[in-house]
Amino acid sequence: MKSVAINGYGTIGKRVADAVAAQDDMKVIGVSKTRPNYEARTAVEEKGYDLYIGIPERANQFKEAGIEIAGTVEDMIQEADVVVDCTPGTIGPQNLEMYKKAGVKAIYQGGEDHELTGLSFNAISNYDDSYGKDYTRVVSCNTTGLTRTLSTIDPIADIKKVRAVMVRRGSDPSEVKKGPINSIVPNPPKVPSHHGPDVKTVMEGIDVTTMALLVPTTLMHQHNIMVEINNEIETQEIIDALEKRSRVLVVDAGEGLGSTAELMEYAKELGRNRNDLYEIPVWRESINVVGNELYYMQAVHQESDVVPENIDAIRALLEMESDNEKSIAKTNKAMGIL
Ligand SMILES: NC(=O)C1=CN([C@@H]2O[C@H](COP(=O)(O)OP(=O)(O)OC[C@H]3O[C@@H](n4cnc5c(N)ncnc54)[C@H](OP(=O)(O)O)[C@@H]3O)[C@@H](O)[C@H]2O)C=CC1
Ligand SMILES: O=C(OP(=O)(O)O)[C@H](O)COP(=O)(O)O
Repeated sequence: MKSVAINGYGTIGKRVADAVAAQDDMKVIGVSKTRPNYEARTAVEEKGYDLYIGIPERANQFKEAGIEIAGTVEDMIQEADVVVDCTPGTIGPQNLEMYKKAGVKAIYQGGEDHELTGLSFNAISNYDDSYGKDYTRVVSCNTTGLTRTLSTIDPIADIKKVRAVMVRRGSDPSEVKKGPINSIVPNPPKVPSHHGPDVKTVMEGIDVTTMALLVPTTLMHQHNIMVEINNEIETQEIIDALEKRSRVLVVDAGEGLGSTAELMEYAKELGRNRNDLYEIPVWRESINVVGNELYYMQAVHQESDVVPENIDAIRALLEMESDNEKSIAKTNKAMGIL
């Protein structure tokens, strides 16, 4: 049973903590917060996690709020086999020295640059690269979505190049201070966005360029993907491959799943923890091979698609399972992923 510390208990961290707790070969030894808010209270009182604080000077604030703390983040990582760093991108790099000093392995998130660890992770495309390593980075939610479908398509279609337009949600549902609320914002205004270069960190040699827009929605991201392929292939073969791939869902717009709103409603029907949709839904009607070009559209539940990837990254770093498909299957089973 491996011991996992979760540094940063926000959108991603709290989901990773619950996903770790759902596995039978690893356990949560602590989670961290800097503010004594409702998330800190529920972590302790509802979930039963030991809570550590990222800013030791704030111990009194937690005491005054009546929220029990077990120590500081430095204390937490002493006991850990691996830390999953889910702090905001600005904090992650300064934590690396602390992890090195403590001799603990660490997994970062996609808000960090690839250069921080020199290694990035996706369970389907490059699990082996992180096997036994000290540090890796699970690529961002959009990059994970692109990589899952492209690495399923590449073996049968032989991808020549990819061009994709990413429609990014303006903020997560709980974020009250972010927008846009009435505009479409090229984000970043330069091309490419970070997603294309990021896919290259987990799919060696792929030619992929992306551009991205922010829109006023909080539910999901959405991708419009154009792929030039070398192999002659039928649309149905692409559909069959995507249907076989776990963590990818071919969905029918015609069955009432034609929007991100309906997809999120579907996740509620599935009865998932926090109504999460870990799989990448691809609209069946959008999948179309025309000559040497493949087109498709997909969505990404930004709050949850990277969560199972973090579990597989833990197994890779700690050499708990050498076969990526076995780790994926184990994670999926524990989390009820299709
Ligand atoms: N949200 C998303 O859609 C996705 C995010 N990511 C990436 O995941 C990472 C985390 O993002 P997200 O979960 O959204 O961020 P959140 O802001 O939701 O959560 C960040 C957490 O880090 C804690 N924290 C802040 N400062 C410190 C510190 N100095 N020491 C320890 N903990 C600290 C916060 O605690 P407190 O609130 O108490 O200050 C909070 O619990 C980023 O790299 C992001 O890019 C990846 C995929 C999707
Ligand atoms: O990883 C994400 O998006 P990304 O893949 O576009 O970087 C998350 O949705 C975080 O995005 P944010 O940087 O807008 O909070």
